[in-house]
Amino acid sequence: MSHHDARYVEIFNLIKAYPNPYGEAVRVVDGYDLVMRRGEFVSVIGHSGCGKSTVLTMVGGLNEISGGSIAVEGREIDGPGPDRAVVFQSPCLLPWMTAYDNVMLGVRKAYPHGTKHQRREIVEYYLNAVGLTHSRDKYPREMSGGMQQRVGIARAIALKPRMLLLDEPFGRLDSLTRMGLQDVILGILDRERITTMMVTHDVDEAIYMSDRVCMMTNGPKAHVGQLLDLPFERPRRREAVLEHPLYYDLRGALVSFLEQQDHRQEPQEAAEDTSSWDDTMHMVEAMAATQYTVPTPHLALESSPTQLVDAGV
Ligand SMILES: Nc1ncnc2c1ncn2[C@@H]1O[C@H](COP(=O)(O)OP(=O)(O)OP(=O)(O)O)[C@@H](O)[C@H]1O
Repeated sequence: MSHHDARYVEIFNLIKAYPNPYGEAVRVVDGYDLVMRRGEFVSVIGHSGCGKSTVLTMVGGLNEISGGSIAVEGREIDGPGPDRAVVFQSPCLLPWMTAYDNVMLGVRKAYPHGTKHQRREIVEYYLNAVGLTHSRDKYPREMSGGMQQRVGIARAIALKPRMLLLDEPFGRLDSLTRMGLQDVILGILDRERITTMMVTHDVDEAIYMSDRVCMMTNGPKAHVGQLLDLPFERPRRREAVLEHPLYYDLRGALVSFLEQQDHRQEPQEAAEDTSSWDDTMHMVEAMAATQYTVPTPHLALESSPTQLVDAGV
């Protein structure tokens, strides 16, 4: 493996500061470091509001960084680009276009010089990869949430990105659809070897899909708390992972990290000056004006970590 492949993605001392209700910059993410090798799949897990999406959108170039650096294949990123495809919880399809045309959008971008025939073949290839060959002429409103997400995934992969960035891509889906789509993505990645970063709340999903899990500390000033290596072979088989002798130890390590974060002393930030009534009112007005969401780093995980086990898989 060349030096570039071993350090394909380099995130160094990444910082993101958002303004608080007083207009002061508060570091939500501070000192986030991560190196990914080419083709690696890293899941980012942590409590709600710790800054997972913030990190992912910064890697996607959709969210400006406040400090530090992100480099892909030795080049520092500067804004969004087709080399980093992002899939969000909701797929953002164009409602007046069929599944086929939505995927064609990606293909046109990735293969500007391809012939019509070549492009058509590529769209068909990716629709087939996500199991939508027979729904190619459906409009988003005619498709279920899971089908729409498949189109979103096909469009993202059709861009031939260096990196795939997944922000809770299965968050809105029932657990069976979710498992089906996990396998769709893993199947594509086995063929394409795209370096992938995925934000998830689901411990079992992280273990099943990833090569490593990056556990983030609670914010503010969130960073990488621990990294967990997963020993499972690829292609992955769900039963083999669940029956692996280390599965419950690895799962236990993730859950206990998250529990530790629950009990961690909350850092004293910004909340010191609210003793007088005027200041409190000032804060309430500022919050109303900016629609500021109060950080909620100590909320419990949104989805049950035992989801896959409960589903009897
Ligand atoms: N544009 C913004 N302006 C101010 N604060 C923000 C903004 N975007 C996010 N935040 C705050 O930054 C923190 C991190 O948000 P982020 O969405 O990255 O967390 P997350 O870990 O992805 O959360 P979740 O798991 O709930 O999706 C939160 O406290 C959030 O309120």
